[in-house]
Amino acid sequence: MENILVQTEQLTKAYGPHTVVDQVNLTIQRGDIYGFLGQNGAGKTTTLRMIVGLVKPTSGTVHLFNTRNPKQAVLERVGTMIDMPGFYKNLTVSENLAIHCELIGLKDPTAIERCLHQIGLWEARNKTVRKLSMGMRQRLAIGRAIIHQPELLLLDEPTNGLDPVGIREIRELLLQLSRQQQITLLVSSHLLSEIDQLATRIGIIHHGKLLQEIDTSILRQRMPSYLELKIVEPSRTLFILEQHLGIAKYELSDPGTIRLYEHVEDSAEIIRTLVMNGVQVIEAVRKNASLEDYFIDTISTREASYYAQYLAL
Ligand SMILES: Nc1ncnc2c1ncn2[C@@H]1O[C@H](COP(=O)(O)OP(=O)(O)OP(=O)(O)O)[C@@H](O)[C@H]1O
Repeated sequence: MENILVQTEQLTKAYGPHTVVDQVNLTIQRGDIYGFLGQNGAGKTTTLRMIVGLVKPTSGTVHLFNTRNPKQAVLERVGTMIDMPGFYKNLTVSENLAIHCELIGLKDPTAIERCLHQIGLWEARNKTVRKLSMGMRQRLAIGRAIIHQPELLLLDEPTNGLDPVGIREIRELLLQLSRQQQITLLVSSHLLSEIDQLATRIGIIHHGKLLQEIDTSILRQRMPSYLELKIVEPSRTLFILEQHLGIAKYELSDPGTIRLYEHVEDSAEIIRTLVMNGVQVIEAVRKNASLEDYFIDTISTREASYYAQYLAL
C-alpha cells in the first residue's frame, strides 16, 4: 500500500447526460512514469483534475498516498501542470519562480537555485519570460510544479505545441526527474512516440473508459514481431503467400506494404518463394509492433483485435 501513490476506484465524471470519465480504476505506483494515453477528448484532463481535487467526481473515489487528508497531500507532495500556466512575461525566470514560492508559502532559500539547475534554466535565470522559447517556458512551468520537491508530478500534455528539439528536452528533463529526484510521474499525452520513449507503464483511455493498463516492459516482451514486405504487385504476392506458403495472418497496410504475422522466423524462405514466383520484393524488414500499433488496435473494435487476441487481454 505504501508504494501505491494514486488509486482511483470507479472514478466517474458526467456533465449532464455525457459521461466523460467512466468508472476508471487506475493505479500509480512509486517510481512509475505512467503514460496516460488517449485521443483528444478521451477524458485525460478531467481524470487528472479529479485526482488532485480540481473537479469533483460524480461518483467513485480517489486515494492519494493512502492518506486521510488528500488536500494536504496535494499541496505538499504533488506537483501539477494541468492547465497551460500563465507567467508574468515582463519579469525574469527567477522572479516568476520567486512569486510562485511566495504564493505557495515556500520559505526554503535554496529552492529557486536548485530548481533552476534542475530544469536547465540557470543560465537563463535573468531573462524575461517574454524572451524565452516555448520549450524554455514549458521547462519553467515544470520548474514551478517541482520547486517544492513533490513525490508525484502530474503533467497534462507537457510537449503540446513544442518543436522536436523542445519535445526531446522535455523528455530528457522528465527522465532526469524520475531517475535523479525519484519523482513519480503521471504524464498524459496523445503523442504515442513520446510516451513510447518515456513511460514505464501505460494506461489507455478511450471515450472515458480505461481500456488497458500495462507495464511497457511486459508489453514489449509480448508484442508480436512481423515481417514487413514492400512489393509491387500486392494481389499476386498475397496469392503466393496464401497458396504456396499457407500464410493467412497478414495485413495490407498500404497498396505496396504487407505485414506478415506468421512464420516470421522463416523470412528467408518466404522471400525466396516470392522471388522464385516472380514477385519483385523491394524491401523485407523484420520489426516489432510499436506502441502505436498497440494503441490503435486497443481502441479499435476489441473483438476484431489481433493484438488483444494475441495478448489474451
Ligand atoms: N466543464 C466541462 N463541461 C462540459 N464538458 C466538459 C467539461 N470539461 C470537459 N468536458 C468534456 O469532456 C470530454 C473530455 O475532456 P478532457 O479535457 O478530459 O479530454 P482530454 O482527453 O484531456 O482531451 P484534450 O487533450 O482534448 O484536452 C470532452 O468531450 C470535453 O468536451
